Amino acid sequence: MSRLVSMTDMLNKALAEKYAVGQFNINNLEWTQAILQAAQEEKSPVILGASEGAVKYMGGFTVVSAMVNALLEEMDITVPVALHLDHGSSFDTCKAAIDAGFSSVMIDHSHDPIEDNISFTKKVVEYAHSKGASVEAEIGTVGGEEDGVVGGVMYADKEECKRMVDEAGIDALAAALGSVHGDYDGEPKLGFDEMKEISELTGAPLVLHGGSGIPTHQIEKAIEYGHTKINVNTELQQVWAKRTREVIATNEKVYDPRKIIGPGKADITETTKAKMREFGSSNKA
Ligand SMILES: O=C(O)C[C@@H](O)[C@H](O)C(=O)COP(=O)(O)O
Ligand SMILES: [Zn+2]
Repeated sequence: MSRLVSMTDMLNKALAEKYAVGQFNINNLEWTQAILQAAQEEKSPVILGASEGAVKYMGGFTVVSAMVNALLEEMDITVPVALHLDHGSSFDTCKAAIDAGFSSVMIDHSHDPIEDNISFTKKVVEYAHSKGASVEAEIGTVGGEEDGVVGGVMYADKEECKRMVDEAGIDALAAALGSVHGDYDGEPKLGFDEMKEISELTGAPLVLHGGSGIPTHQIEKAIEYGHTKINVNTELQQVWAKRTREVIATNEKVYDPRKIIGPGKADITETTKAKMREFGSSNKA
């Protein structure tokens, strides 16, 4: 039996107690081990995010689900863990993830007209909720790169956010307000006034995409204004890549893959733990 849980209770608790749960994106076995270790050591709930690209890289939904469930057993993980499809592109993809054991999905029809975005999302919500899984939807456009495609920022409209929450019955709302996937060009400029309005109008747990590289004072304000889930991918990739480059540069005889890709695991764990403390989710499991 799976020990995975949906995001619903996790995020509602975070909203009530004013902290955020990190979604840390996984890319392979080492990433998953490193993030689960961080969550257990910090006694923090955690969301493992897997994009469609990462799922394909790892061998498919059933492989990812089996790997995560096996690690929960082998590593004796007792904190709440959700396995979440990140930026799901269609009902079929979300269904495949849920059928394979994912406990949560994001359906991202944010590039479509609002009527379509709501109706596609509603269909996913009906299926997901019948299986006990949670659903995140997006309004507006997060800047930067999304699974290889680069785009600009478009702010979420507050009335569309309200409609999405009320009509589709989602569990979490990603309202794009200036955040960017990947590196920021200078200090991030988030729309805090709009954020406050959307949080008060919808009452929904908000999700911050592009969580890497945002200074602590902005993270704290985003949490104050209703953010309960913060997505982090780039920073973990950067600390791992830095360590791996050092390993190769300082030992030209190394060829054992475990000695090349293994050392960066500790950096992923430490960075994840620091994020959990910053987001206030440590000791909330
Ligand atoms: O890049 C991915 O595949 C995942 C991201 O889209 C994730 O949803 C996210 O928002 C993380 O942002 P980042 O920390 O700026 O990479
Ligand atoms: Zn994202």
